[in-house]
Amino acid sequence: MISTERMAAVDANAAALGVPRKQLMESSGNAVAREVRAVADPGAEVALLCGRGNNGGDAFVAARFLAAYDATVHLLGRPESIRTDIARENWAALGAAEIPAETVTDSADLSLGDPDVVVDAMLGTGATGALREPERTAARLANGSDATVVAVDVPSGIDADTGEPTGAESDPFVDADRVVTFHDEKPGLGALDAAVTVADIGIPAAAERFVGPGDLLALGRDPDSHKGENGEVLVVGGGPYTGAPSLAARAALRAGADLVRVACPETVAREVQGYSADLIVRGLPGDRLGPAHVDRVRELAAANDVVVLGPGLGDDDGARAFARELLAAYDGRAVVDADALRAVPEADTDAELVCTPHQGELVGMGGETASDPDERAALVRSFAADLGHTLLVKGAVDVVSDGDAVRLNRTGNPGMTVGGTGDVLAGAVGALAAVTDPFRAAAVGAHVNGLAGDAAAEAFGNGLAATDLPDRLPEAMRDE
Ligand SMILES: NC(=O)C1=CN([C@@H]2O[C@H](COP(=O)(O)OP(=O)(O)OC[C@H]3O[C@@H](n4cnc5c(N)ncnc54)[C@H](O)[C@@H]3O)[C@@H](O)[C@H]2O)[C@@H](O)CC1
Ligand SMILES: [K+]
Repeated sequence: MISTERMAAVDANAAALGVPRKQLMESSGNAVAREVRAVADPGAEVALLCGRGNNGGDAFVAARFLAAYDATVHLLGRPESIRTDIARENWAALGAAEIPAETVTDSADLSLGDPDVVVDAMLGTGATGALREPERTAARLANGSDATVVAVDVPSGIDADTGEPTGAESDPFVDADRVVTFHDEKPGLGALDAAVTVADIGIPAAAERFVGPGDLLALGRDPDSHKGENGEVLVVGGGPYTGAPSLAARAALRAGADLVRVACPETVAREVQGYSADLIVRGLPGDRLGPAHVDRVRELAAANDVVVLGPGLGDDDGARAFARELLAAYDGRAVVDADALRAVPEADTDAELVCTPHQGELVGMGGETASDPDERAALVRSFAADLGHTLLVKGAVDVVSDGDAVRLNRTGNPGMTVGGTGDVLAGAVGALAAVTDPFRAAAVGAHVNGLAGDAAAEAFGNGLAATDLPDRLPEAMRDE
């Protein structure tokens, strides 16, 4: 089962793996033709009702595979209004091949004749609202005909995610006999009174298994948003290590958070402030965080969307008790890294956590690891389920799981074993967790952190430092 949103991500990931959408369209069209062959013998009359999006494009391709049939393409709208390059190219290919095609701009001119099969390729997953003309009339004609109606991907006027009409209940939608949908079952199709075929269109499994550029889609900011709506992050850490909270905070800013605050021992505060004037720093008494600071930090945490707990905290008893008690008292969202990780299994917390251990820290938390990648992924998944939190286990290939889904990340390079890159990752995931769910925040965070590291390695080779990463995050996060 795959949602429309996830499908769009996987499609973009496939393109990044070298399988562009035009190729997928070719496979989709081929699958549609296969479905037609399954319901009608050669020579049968086939009317292909095509919209101006990629759903219509699938049927332009299908027409090329139906040479043995009496097939006619009906384009609903003007050729100039075809929305995408790949659909337009396939439309042009019909003309060049002299395959019968007509354009319908006025619904009054639409006549289907008496076809044996109607292919509904008017609207797919890009439909919004009630069917407009001429699609509206075309849907009525299709429903009123004696033909077998084969819908491409989803019946036009139906929402693939819900199975409900995209318009009001009184608005028409295509009442399909069969649906040929692509790659995977869609959540809404099961409820329909139609036979559903899932066609493999050649999307590699890796497009779902690995994080890719598609996972970044729809993370963009709403242009009307106000200060604070894109996330406020509190970084809690510092003590024996003074640079770590700065790195995490800087990364959170560069990963898109609007406001980043740092709560750290006062001995660390000046250094953090010196690192960036963009940070709001709260120095707490002493040179280590401990149980005495829990109440104050909890208060500060309440004013933020996400807490990043752990960078530079240290592993003395006081710091450990601090992490445990803070987690017990906190019920928001947090990214937990470094020395705070050991507190997670001990703490009885209602918080929603993303834990970012490397293999050693994973073992320290009570988790297991394996050298076989599949086995390792399965172990991470079951440990995440036991913990009830999302895990991002760092390695040559990062493994992300919320206890249910698993995603792997391949970006990054050996140069990133230098100290501090984990702090950058934690900060980036923190910023992302303010605008999306923890699992996606972890997956995307790992991906863009790795890309930033790859860009830094290109500039500095083996000399790359963690401080080179944060400013490279925005470029890594561009989703086009
Ligand atoms: N991986 C994928 O996602 C793939 C998708 N493919 C096809 O692409 C389809 C999605 O393509 P698009 O995103 O272009 O979307 P559609 O083909 O559904 O078309 C959307 C366009 O239709 C028009 N429209 C929207 N709502 C309307 C309404 N209520 N009445 C009349 N016109 C309306 C708008 O101009 C909009 O741009 C899928 O359903 C599938 O058939 C395949 O080609 C291959 C792979
Ligand atoms: K359709």
